[in-house]
Formats: sequence, structure tokens, C-alpha cells
Amino acid sequence: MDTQSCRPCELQCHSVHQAPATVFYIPNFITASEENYLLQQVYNSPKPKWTQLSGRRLQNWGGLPHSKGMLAEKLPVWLDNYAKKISSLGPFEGKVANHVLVNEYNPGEGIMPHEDGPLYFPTVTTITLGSQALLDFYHPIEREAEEGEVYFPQTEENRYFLSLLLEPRSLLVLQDDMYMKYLHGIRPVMEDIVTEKVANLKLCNTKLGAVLRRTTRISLTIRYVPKVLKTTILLGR
Ligand SMILES: O=C(O)CCC(=O)C(=O)O
Ligand SMILES: [Fe+2]
Repeated sequence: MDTQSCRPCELQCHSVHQAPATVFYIPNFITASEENYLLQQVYNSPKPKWTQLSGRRLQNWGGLPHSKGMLAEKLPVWLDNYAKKISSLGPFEGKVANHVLVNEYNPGEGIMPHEDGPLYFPTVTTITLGSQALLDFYHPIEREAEEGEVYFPQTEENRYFLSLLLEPRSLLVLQDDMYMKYLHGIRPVMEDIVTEKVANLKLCNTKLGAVLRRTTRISLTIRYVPKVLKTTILLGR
């Protein structure tokens, strides 16, 4: 058998066709021992690395993205290895990820629907550790109805249209409309209910109707920030 033949489809053959363009989902992208190793590294990081937000804690690695350019810092080796491994699958069009956000969610915590904004190359890759969560997708809020148009209330509930189940050890890749057009969020709930809205259900180790208790979830969102400042310019000021 030609073992090379699967190479170009490393991402392609994990495409989630039941969602708008483009979603790749790879269950068990890392092993349980890699998961434990990554969790250890996250929790061994110095305490000041954590920023407490409403509903989650986060660590920022690689520098703070900024419209004028990110003052890049080297990623620690434990993150850089995964940044390189994921980048080699091609999601950043040949560039290597240089930025990682580590999010920690306790059961009942989440993140409001949002867009990731223009500072990143429009692709996010996410490794999930510890607990599953549903990542929910929403249509953007539409402009107000003009004269003669019927006003349709834009509640969060009726803007919601699809979820992706992010299982521990999985890799998610979001691009195109799923990154740029729609909003994503995680509901602050104690359990995730697997409904027919879960677009990657066929690729998951669960079934319709399952009720999955949340434990603490860590996500590594690994991205490429194209606009980087050269350190020397700043040192010269
Ligand atoms: O934890 C996640 O998977 C999502 C995090 C997220 O949306 C973000 O950091 O922008
Ligand atoms: Fe996000």
C-alpha cells in the first residue's frame, strides 16, 4: 500500500460536511499521555500567566496581538511542538502558528458568542483537553429592518444554528465562513446535550441524546498572527 497517499488528505479526510465551509475535526489527535503532559505544562505555568475573565481563565503565549503588529515572543517548546505539528497539516497556508491562547473553563463556565477579529490569519486550530464542550455557532445580528420589511427578532436562540462537539484530545480547524461569517460561543452549562444540531456527531464517540457532564476543560487555540513587529525597532526607540 502506498502510505504516502493519505498525506494530502490529512485535513481533507477529516472534513465536517454537515457544516458550512470550513470545518475539520480530528478525534484523538493526541494521545492520553500527551494530554496529561499538556495539562501538566498548563498548570506548571507561573501563576501570573493566568488572566481571570468572567467565566474563564486564560494564558496568552506568543505576544499580544495588536493592530500595529504583535511584539512576538518565542512560544515555549511544549506549545511550539504542537504549533509546528498542526501547521505542517497546512491550515495556515505554509506559515507556522506563532500564537496560543490557553482557556480554562470550569463546569458552568463558557464564552459569549463572538468573532475572533482581524488580527489573526482567518483560521483557528483548537486542541481540547480534559472535558468536552459544545462550540455553538450563531448567525450574525442583521441590520435593522428597513421600511416595508418585516422585522424579525434577532434573539440568540433564533440566531443559533449548529454546534460542534469538541471531545478531549481532539483537534478542530475552523476557516472561511465558519471563522469569518458566523459567531461562536460556549454556553455556561454543567452538561452538554447531544442533539441533531451537532454537525460532527458521526465523527464523535457518543450518540444522539447523550447527556455529557462537564469537568474542567482546557482549550489550546493555536493561530498565526501575520503582523509581527521586529524587536529591534522597539529596542531602538
Ligand atoms: O475554548 C474554545 O474552544 C473557544 C475559545 C475561543 O473562542 C477563543 O479563545 O476565541
Ligand atoms: Fe473565539
